[in-house]
Amino acid sequence: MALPKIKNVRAFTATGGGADYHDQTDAHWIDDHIATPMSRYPEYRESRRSFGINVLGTLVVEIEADDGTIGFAVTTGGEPACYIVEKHLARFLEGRNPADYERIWDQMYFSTQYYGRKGLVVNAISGIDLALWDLIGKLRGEPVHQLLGGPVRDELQFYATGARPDVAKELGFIGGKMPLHHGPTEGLAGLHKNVAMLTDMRAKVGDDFWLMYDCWMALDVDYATRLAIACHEHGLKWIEEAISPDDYWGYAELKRNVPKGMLVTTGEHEATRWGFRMLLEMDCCDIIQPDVGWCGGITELLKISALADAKGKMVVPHGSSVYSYHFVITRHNSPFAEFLMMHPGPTEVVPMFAPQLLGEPVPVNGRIKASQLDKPGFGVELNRDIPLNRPYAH
Ligand SMILES: C[C@H](O)[C@H](O)CC(=O)C(=O)O
Ligand SMILES: [Mg+2]
Repeated sequence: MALPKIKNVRAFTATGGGADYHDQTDAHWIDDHIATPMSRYPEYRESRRSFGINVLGTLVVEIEADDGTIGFAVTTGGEPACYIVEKHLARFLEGRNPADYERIWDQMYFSTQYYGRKGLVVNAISGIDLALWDLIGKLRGEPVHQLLGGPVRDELQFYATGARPDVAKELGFIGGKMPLHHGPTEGLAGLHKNVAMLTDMRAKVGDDFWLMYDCWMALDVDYATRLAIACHEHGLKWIEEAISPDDYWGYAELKRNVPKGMLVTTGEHEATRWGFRMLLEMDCCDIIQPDVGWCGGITELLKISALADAKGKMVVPHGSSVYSYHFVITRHNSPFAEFLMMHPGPTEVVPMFAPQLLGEPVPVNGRIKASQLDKPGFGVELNRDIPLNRPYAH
């Protein structure tokens, strides 16, 4: 059945909500002395907002078809991404069949290759791609997971990311991933504090609950190796994003160095099949963690995931709520998912994209049933009560 053509692409910024790359309050766990590559400068150590983690903020993309149906998506990229969407990328969609997502993706990527390839530009491409899949689902009356081949299991199981894995355990999650607080410039004392935090949490959750450390690119291979060895006896399941995403050689070395049984994970700041091919072929990690809103969208995640599957590696996407859930439920090599705890405590489960999304499912007892995703597109609506700003038009 021919679908109505794409009439218009629009890009907006929105304030409020979001995660670590957005404005959060001082009391939020997600901005509390988390180790980062900028921690080497004492003046940028206490808060990630101090070095500008929140400067971009939200990008909302809407794609309207000739019959008035609107697909939309939310990711990060803010005003600069709006410019790229409106002034450059919209031309590859308007007047086209929304189901031609392969050609649209290819044209968006190769027309921006000279200034893009990763980061902001691929965020913008991802936002469009997700909005396109939402539109196709809405036009066909099918959930995105059905367009991807349908669920391979009845429910999603989640681990929780946040500062309170003990609470996550009570809430039914299968594990808890904590932010690392101290980087190499805080010396041996900082290393001991990192290990002590894990020891303390292990005492609270018992032996059988997964505990992981998210290092947000803050370490070097030597420090990460020492941390991994020191944390092994306290049952650290994986060490995440320990070093710079550009240091494929360092990741390969770290993977050789960590104690047997401990996993090395990374990829939330990697993009496209070519970036992930580097991680996979250089044997950098055990689990890749693409963010579907940053890696190129669903169209690209399909390719990344197939590469990983052929290598026997798991794909456990970074956060991103419904945009990940519709994918994870369709893939055997994505056996569980991440839930980013956006409650400041974090002592409660709250929707990750509130207040932007309406109808966003959240884990209950650490699970979401496949049937909860059975709505057209990604199954959520844009909250029209929040102010949307369209800085550029074309
Ligand atoms: C906790 C991490 O520093 C970051 O805010 C989130 C992240 O990397 C993840 O969920 O993974
Ligand atoms: Mg992470």
